[in-house]
Amino acid sequence: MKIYFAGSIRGGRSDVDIYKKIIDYLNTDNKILTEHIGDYSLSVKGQNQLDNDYIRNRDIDWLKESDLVVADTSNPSLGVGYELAYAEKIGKPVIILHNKKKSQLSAMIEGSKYFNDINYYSDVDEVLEILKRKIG
Ligand SMILES: O=c1[nH]c(=O)n([C@H]2C[C@H](O)[C@@H](COP(=O)(O)O)O2)cc1CO
Repeated sequence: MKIYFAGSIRGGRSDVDIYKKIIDYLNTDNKILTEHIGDYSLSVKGQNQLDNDYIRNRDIDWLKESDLVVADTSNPSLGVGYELAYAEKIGKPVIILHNKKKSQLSAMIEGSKYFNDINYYSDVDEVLEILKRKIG
C-alpha cells in the first residue's frame, strides 16, 4: 500500500525522532511516499533547495496517489493541516496520531466528522502499537 505520511517541517522539527520510527515501521510492508519527513538532516527550513510550488504540487500528487494518509498532528503545522483538509476534500482515508502530552488537537480536525480515526498516544511504543493494530 502507498502511504502518505504527514508531519511537521516548518512548524518545528522536535518530533523528527518519532516520524523516523513511524516511517521505518510502515516502510517494512508498505511504500512511504514522503520519507524525507523522517530525515534528521532536514531542518525547520524545509526542502529549501526546491521551489515551494514544486513541493506543494509534488506533495498533492503523492497525496492523490496514496491509498492512505497517516498524519502525526502532535506538533502543529500549517502544511499538515492543509494536507488533512485536502485529504478530506478528496475522500482519502486518514489515520491521525496525536501525542496528548505535546499539544491539544485543533478543533478544525477534532471537530470534523470526516476524521473518525484519531489516535492518542503518549510514547513511541504506543504509537507503533496503534499502527500495528490498524495497519499490521
Ligand atoms: O519542505 C517541505 N517539504 C514538504 O514535503 N512539506 C510538506 C510535507 C509535510 O507533511 C508538511 C509540513 O508542513 P510545514 O512545513 O508547514 O510544517 O508539508 C513541507 C515543506 C516545508 O513547508
